[in-house]
Amino acid sequence: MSDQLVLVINCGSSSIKFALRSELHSSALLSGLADRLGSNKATLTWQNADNRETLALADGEHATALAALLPLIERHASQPLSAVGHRVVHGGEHFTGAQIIDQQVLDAIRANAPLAPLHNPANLAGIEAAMRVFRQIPHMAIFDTAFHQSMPAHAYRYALPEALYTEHGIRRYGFHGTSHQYVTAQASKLAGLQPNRGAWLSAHLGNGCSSCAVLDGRSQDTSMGLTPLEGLVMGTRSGDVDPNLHAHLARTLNWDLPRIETMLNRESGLLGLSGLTNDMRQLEQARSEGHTGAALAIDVFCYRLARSLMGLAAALPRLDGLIFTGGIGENSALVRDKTLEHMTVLGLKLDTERNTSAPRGQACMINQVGSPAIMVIPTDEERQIADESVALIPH
Ligand SMILES: Nc1ncnc2c1ncn2[C@@H]1O[C@H](COP(=O)(O)OP(=O)(O)O)[C@@H](O)[C@H]1O
Ligand SMILES: CC(=O)OP(=O)(O)O
Ligand SMILES: [Mg+2]
Repeated sequence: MSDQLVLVINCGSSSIKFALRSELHSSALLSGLADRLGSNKATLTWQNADNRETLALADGEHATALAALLPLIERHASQPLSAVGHRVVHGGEHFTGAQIIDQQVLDAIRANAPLAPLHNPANLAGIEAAMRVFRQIPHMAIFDTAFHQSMPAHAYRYALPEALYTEHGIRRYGFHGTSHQYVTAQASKLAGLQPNRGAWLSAHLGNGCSSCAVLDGRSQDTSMGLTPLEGLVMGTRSGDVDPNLHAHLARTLNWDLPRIETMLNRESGLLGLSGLTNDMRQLEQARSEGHTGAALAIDVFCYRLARSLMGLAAALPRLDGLIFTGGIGENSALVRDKTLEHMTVLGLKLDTERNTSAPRGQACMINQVGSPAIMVIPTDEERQIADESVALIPH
């Protein structure tokens, strides 16, 4: 069996997450994070099974961070790289699957940048820098939106004048598709079903959060929309608000659009509600010490998550199970417990003991007997990206 080495890159505006994956190994050979890019304090942290190291970078350029990866890869790989797989957040309606990156794909990613202003420009900068550093091998784009292109029109259309859709692409796209696809495929395995079978609700709860209804491996509906701001309460993003809020703030407080966008994307969510932090671990700690803002932030987060998941149940013919994933979903027994308190109508019954003792980093079931499955499944977007990249390598 031939082995293919793939470098997976998830390039954000101030960080680059990366993983070196081989088909023959279930975990990454090397993974890490270049952090604080854009500042003069940029660092590159990498780890493998035996070591962990942090290096200072000469400057805060994305290209410098990527160039620093080259010697690391040479040291950890027994053979040359076969491909680089890039996470790209917004692929619009152009892409229903992964693509080998060429000029047309780059142009399309650029064209979609206004729809994901926090993500696409950084993804694009990462791709261009990586293409200069890793020259001789194919680069692939794996889109957050692609998995959701299976949504029916009644799920993806907004009730707005038709021309806004037909002429301007205003519709719901959905994000985190790589994660929802990966964890629902794992759920089928864990439940002992045929590959990709099952009717699932999936809650991806990281810094960005989204929920998704998946039937037999196809996304039916999801909480994020035109941009990754719609839907759930997130770390610093508001999720759903009254669509008239913009006009109201403009009229009453004289706020301009950049001010409103910054508030909704960076100052809201868990951070805005708590007045403290966007970090769920810290919020749980503060709540246990009696911080009322932290308690409220967690309450709103969980209630709104439950409401979203129950709404998404409308997209499914039955429910085989609910999946929690992402840093919060995988690790916060409190969030899972408080969310499920609001979901008894769906017959979901949590086993409290299993919930609190769920093993870290391992898929498990935490429901009582007789309840639809409730699962904790570690997501692995890098692995999904590597697998989709390998499938595209020209022979
Ligand atoms: N043990 C834990 N308990 C509660 N929350 C946790 C725990 N570990 C991580 N988290 C939360 O997970 C969130 C980050 O999720 P993650 O999936 O790593 O983010 P990203 O979207 O950047 O990949 C943070 O809010 C963090 O506090
Ligand atoms: C689309 C999105 O919200 O991504 P992230 O969770 O990485 O911010
Ligand atoms: Mg993550």
